[in-house]
Amino acid sequence: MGFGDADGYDLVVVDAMHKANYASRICHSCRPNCEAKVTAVDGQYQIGIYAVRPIEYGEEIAFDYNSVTESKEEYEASVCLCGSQVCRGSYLNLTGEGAFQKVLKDWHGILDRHHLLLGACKLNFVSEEDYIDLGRAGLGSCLLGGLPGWLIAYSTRLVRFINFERTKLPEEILRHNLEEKGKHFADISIEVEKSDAEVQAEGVYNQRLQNLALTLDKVRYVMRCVFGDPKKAPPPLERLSPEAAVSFLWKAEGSLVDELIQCMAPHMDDSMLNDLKSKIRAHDPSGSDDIQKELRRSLIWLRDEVRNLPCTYKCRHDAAADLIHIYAHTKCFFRVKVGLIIILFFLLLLFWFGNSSNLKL
Ligand SMILES: C[S@@+](CC[C@H](N)C(=O)[O-])C[C@H]1O[C@@H](n2cnc3c(N)ncnc32)[C@H](O)[C@@H]1O
Repeated sequence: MGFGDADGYDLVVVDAMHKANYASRICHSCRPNCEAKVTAVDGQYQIGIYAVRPIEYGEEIAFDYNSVTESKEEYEASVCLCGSQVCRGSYLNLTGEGAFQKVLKDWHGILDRHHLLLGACKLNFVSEEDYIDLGRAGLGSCLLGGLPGWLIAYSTRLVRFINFERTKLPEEILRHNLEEKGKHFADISIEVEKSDAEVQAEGVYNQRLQNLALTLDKVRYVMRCVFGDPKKAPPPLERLSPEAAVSFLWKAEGSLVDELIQCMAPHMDDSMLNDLKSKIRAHDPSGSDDIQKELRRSLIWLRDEVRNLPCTYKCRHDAAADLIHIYAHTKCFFRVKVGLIIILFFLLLLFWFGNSSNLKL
């Protein structure tokens, strides 16, 4: 059983190697008579085993492990002996790499991750609705207490994505499993496959939440080491003001334009370079009423100016122009606060890429 821990999290993971009771002897069944639920009793977390139907005297109690694996070998080695008519054949669920990651890849790419984190950092506030959504996902005060607002706000956004993924995943898994099994078996029951896909999606959902909980716990630890009080950890991302964006792109030492000139210098004669430099100075967007708009205009001008310069084998002005084009059409610039990069890495990498660490029963 897991015990409440003020520094811990609300999702309880028990490693029977270290702590166990009779519950660690309960087997999996694909048609279980029990289910495992985490509850808090007198402030202590417990994993309770609850009957889901009447149990005959002498009948073995069992629950659905609801665990997923991405490894075909592990899946095939986990031959299920529950003997029920609806046995899925393995006490683990196989979520092939494709199906497992599909919704994540399609809907929550690098841009969306940054968008969510940046939004949370800007807001740095948690609403009542946020706490309700977090609570529904099992993330409560034990896990969230003492964390800064931006991190809780970010977690809420991730939980909302996880909920969204939960609605999309069954059809993706079903499609993937039908394709895979179709290669080996002629007789496939769609109804059984559908219910398997539901169970697997539920396993992924639980796994994602576990990963989020574990990640938050680790992030809290890092924050405590760096800031003493995790609440004092400032938001790791900061949106650049138009003035700061001009400095970063156009004016400051090491800015985009500064580096561009330095790279071009060895490949251009002095008069051409000086001419370009003075034109760049004349296009400085700083004094404008609408700096953002003017910055874009100046970047587009620079793009065309650079694109028209003659390319050589070692000097691809056209490639530089393409890069400037991307900067010109970038809607939002933000800065990563250096001291927090490590925490950010924890947050982004451990949560999303550490998702193969299953709870093994
Ligand atoms: C938590 S233990 C369950 C108790 C274990 N059977 C025992 O006797 O101590 C989990 C392990 O039991 C085995 N197991 C549980 N359910 C099973 C099932 N339906 N079919 C085959 N093996 C199962 C697997 O080896 C699994 O890793």
